[in-house]
Amino acid sequence: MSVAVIGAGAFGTALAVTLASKAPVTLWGREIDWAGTRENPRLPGVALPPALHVTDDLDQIRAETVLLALPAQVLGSFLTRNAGLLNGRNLVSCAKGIDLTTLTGPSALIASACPDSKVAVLTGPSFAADIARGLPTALTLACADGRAGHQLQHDLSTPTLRLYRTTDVTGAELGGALKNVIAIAAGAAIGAGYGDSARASVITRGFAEMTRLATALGARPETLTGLSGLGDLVLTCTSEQSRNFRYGLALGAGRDFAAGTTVEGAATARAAAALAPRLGVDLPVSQLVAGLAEGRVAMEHALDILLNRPLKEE
Ligand SMILES: NC(=O)C1=CN([C@@H]2O[C@H](COP(=O)(O)OP(=O)(O)OC[C@H]3O[C@@H](n4cnc5c(N)ncnc54)[C@H](OP(=O)(O)O)[C@@H]3O)[C@@H](O)[C@H]2O)C=CC1
Ligand SMILES: O=C(CO)COP(=O)(O)O
Repeated sequence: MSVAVIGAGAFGTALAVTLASKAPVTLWGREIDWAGTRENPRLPGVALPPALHVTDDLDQIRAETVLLALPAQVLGSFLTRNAGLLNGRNLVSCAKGIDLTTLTGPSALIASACPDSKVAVLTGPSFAADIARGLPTALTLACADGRAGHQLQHDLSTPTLRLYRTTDVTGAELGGALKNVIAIAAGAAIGAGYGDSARASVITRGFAEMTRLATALGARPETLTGLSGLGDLVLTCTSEQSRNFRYGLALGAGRDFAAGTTVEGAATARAAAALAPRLGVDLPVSQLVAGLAEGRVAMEHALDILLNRPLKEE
C-alpha cells in the first residue's frame, strides 16, 4: 500500500502522523514554511515522525491511495484544478461538509472530477490532536465498492485508529457534514446560557433532522446511528475542542470568533437550508444556524423562533 495526504491542516497532518507508523507517507500542503521544524503550527506539540515526508510539490504525490483533507468548500475547485494528477487513484475524502456551489457532498465532487477513481469517505468522531497523540479512535470508512472498501479499511487502520466499514457513502458523509451544523446550535445554546437541558434537546432534535435530510438523499437510517452520525454528533456537541461548537458558543454569547478558523458547519447549514425545500424536509435547526451564520437572524430571536413553532408529535 502507498498512501499520501493532501491538505496539511490539523486533520491531514494527524492522519499522516498515525499512518506513518505503518509505512512512509507523503503530506502535501500549499504553504509549508514550518516543515523544517518538524512541527505543524496547526497541530502544535506533535513531532512529525521521520517516515512522514512533507512537500508543497503535487508532482511528488505518487501514492495509489490519496486522502483529501481539505475543507469542504475548497475541495471542488482543488479537484477540478488537479484532476489530471488524481484521476484513477483511490481518493478518500476526509472533509465534513456539503459543497455550497453544487449542494453535494465530497464523494460526488470527487466522482465528477475524477471519474476513474475509487471514491471513499473517512469520517467519524475524532479530533486531530487525539489521533496525532495516538489516543484510541474509531472512524468509519465508507466505499460503495465493498471490495475496495475492505482493502482501504485495512490499509488505513493503525494500532490506535480502528476503522469500521460501510458501503453507505451518502449516510457517512452526510452524518459528518450535518453534525457540524447541530454543534453550532448546541454551542449557541450553551453560549447564550440556556443550559444543558436545552443542549440535549438540540442534540436530539438535531439528530432527527440529520436523519430526515440524509435519508431523503438516499442514506440508510442505521448509518446515522453509527460513528459517522450519532458518534460524531455527541463528540462535537459536547467538547470545546470542536471549532464548530466554539463558534456556536461565541455566537450565543455575542462574542467575536477568530477569523480564518475552519468552521465547516456555517456553509453546510446554508447548503442544508437550500436543500430542504427541494426535498420537502423540515430542518428548523439548520435553517436557524444558517440565519445566524449569515447575520439574518439575531441571537435574541433564535430561541423564540424554535419555541414558537407549532406543537407536534416527536
Ligand atoms: N481538525 C479536526 O479535528 C478534524 C477535521 N476534519 C475535517 O477535515 C477537513 C480539514 O480540516 P482541518 O485540517 O481541521 O482544517 P485546518 O483549518 O486545520 O486546515 C485547513 C487546511 O486546508 C488548507 N487549504 C485551505 N484552502 C486551500 C486551498 N484552496 N488549496 C489548498 N489547501 C487549502 C489550509 O492551508 P493553509 O494553511 O495554507 O491555509 C490548511 O492546510 C475539514 O472538512 C474538517 O471538518 C475531520 C475530522 C477531524
Ligand atoms: O470533526 C471533528 C470531530 O470529529 C472536528 O470538529 P471541528 O471541525 O468542529 O473542530
